[in-house]
Amino acid sequence: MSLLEVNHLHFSYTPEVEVLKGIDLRFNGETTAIVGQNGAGKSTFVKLLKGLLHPNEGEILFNGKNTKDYTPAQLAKDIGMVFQNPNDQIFKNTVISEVMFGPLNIGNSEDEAREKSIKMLKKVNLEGYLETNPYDLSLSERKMIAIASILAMETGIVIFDEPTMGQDFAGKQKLKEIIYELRDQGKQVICILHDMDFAAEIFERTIVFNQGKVLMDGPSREVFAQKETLGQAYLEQPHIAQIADQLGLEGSYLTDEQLIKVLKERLEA
Ligand SMILES: Nc1ncnc2c1ncn2[C@@H]1O[C@H](COP(=O)(O)OP(=O)(O)OP(=O)(O)O)[C@@H](O)[C@H]1O
Repeated sequence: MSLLEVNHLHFSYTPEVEVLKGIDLRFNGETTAIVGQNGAGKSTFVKLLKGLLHPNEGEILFNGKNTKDYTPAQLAKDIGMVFQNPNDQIFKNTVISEVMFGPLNIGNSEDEAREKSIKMLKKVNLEGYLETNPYDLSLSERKMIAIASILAMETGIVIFDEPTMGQDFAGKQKLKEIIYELRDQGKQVICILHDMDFAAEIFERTIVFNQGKVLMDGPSREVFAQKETLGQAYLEQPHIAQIADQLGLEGSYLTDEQLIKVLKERLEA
C-alpha cells in the first residue's frame, strides 16, 4: 500500500476546460519534485492532494483510505502544504502567533505549540522576530515564516509549492537543509519547482506535468537526461547537464560535484 495513491484523477474548475486529465501516481517516501510549464496543473494537483479541492473523477487514497472520507482537520494533521504565495497563507499580526496557529489548530497545547514554533523559527533564522508583524518583513522572509508554520505541525507529508521563488543563495541552501532533514526523518516531501537545477540536485524522483498529464516520472537522474522529452514540456535540462552536453560528455550529470569529478579525472589522465 502506498502512502499516497492517485488513481485516474480528473479535475476542472469550469466545465469547458479540463485541468487534470487522468493522473495516476503513487508516493512511497522518495523526495519528489514536480515540474512543468506554467498552467500545467501542478498547483491544482497538490491542492487536490491536500484536500483543498475535490476530484471530479478518480480518487486519492491516503494510507489506503479515500481522502474524501477524512475531514479537513484530520488531513491537516498528516498533510502540510506551504503555499506558493505566503500572502495567501499568513493572516496573523505577529510572527509567533502565525507559526503557532497550525500546531494549536491540530490540538497541540499552547506550550507545545510555542516550543515547536520557536524551534522552527530558529531553523529559518527568524527567531529574533517573534513579535514582529510578518508584513513588516520581506517576501522571502514571509516565505520562511510560511515554511516554519507548516514544519511546526510536524506532518508526515510536506508539500511545497515553489519554495525557491524569490530566495537567494542562502535561502536555497536553507531549503535544501530543510528538505534533507525531512527526508532523514522519513517524511514524504513533494515540491513544485521551476528551478531545474534545484530539482535535479536535491530530489530523488521527478515528475513532469504537461497539459494536465504526467509526461515523465522517474529517478531525477533519468528524467533530466531526456533533453528532447523535456523540450516537449518546454523545460530545459539543469545547467550542469547542459554544460556536460556541450562538452560532449556522455551520461547524466546533475550536480557540480559530478561534473567536476569527471573533468578532473580527464585532466589527470
Ligand atoms: N481558481 C481557478 N479557477 C479557474 N481556473 C483556474 C484556477 N486556478 C487555476 N486555474 C487554471 O488551471 C490551470 C492550471 O493551473 P495551475 O495553477 O494548477 O498550474 P501550475 O502548473 O501550477 O502553473 P504555475 O506554474 O503557473 O503555478 C491554468 O490554466 C489556470 O489558469
